[in-house]
Amino acid sequence: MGHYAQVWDHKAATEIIKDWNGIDQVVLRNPHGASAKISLHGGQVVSWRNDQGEELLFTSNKAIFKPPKSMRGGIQICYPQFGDCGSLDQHGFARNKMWVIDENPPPLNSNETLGKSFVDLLLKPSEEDLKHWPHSFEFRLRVSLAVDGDLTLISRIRNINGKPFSFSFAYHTYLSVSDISEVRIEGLETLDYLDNLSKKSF
Ligand SMILES: O=P(O)(O)OC[C@H]1O[C@@H](O)[C@H](O)[C@@H](O)[C@@H]1O
Repeated sequence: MGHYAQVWDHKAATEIIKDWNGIDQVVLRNPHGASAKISLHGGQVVSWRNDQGEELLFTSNKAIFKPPKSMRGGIQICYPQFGDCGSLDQHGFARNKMWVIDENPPPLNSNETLGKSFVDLLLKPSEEDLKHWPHSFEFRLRVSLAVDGDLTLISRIRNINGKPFSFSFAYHTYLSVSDISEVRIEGLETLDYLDNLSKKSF
């Protein structure tokens, strides 16, 4: 299978299609039939399928598929604010904006692309965004699908004018699970955290 990794042509494995609203989606494929679909609306991963064709991401049956609202499902990009911890609307504006494909992104570690299908997306603030959040930035998102079906997201946020700003950020990932009662989140034992469901801090 390593052979595939050497010769896999990531351009040929990438296709642009239109969604139900006429918005571009980038489809990534790997040699074994796994795929990922990324919408230019929000830079949101809306589908991730394994080589059996099974969907790994959840989409709510109450999701609204009409921009600028972001679809409730997949992997939303929350930026420059996560949740309601700030003056912006919940989870910030990046998930509601149109991103563009970045044909010439600044280089990443070359191992990052080896044998993978990937796309680079770019978000820059509009004049309107700058009125609500006056900080110049470029947000670059690389989404890549590996030969083994793993999905990787790499985010790079660049301050354009050198004036310091702070932000919060999250990949709001809706994973599809067969039995929610079997789900455990580990690794928080030593951290302080807010359980937003119970509104309690631990
Ligand atoms: O409804 P939104 O803005 O897409 O947010 C999705 C969810 O985001 C989570 O972070 C909140 O804890 C939930 O309460 C919320 O439902």
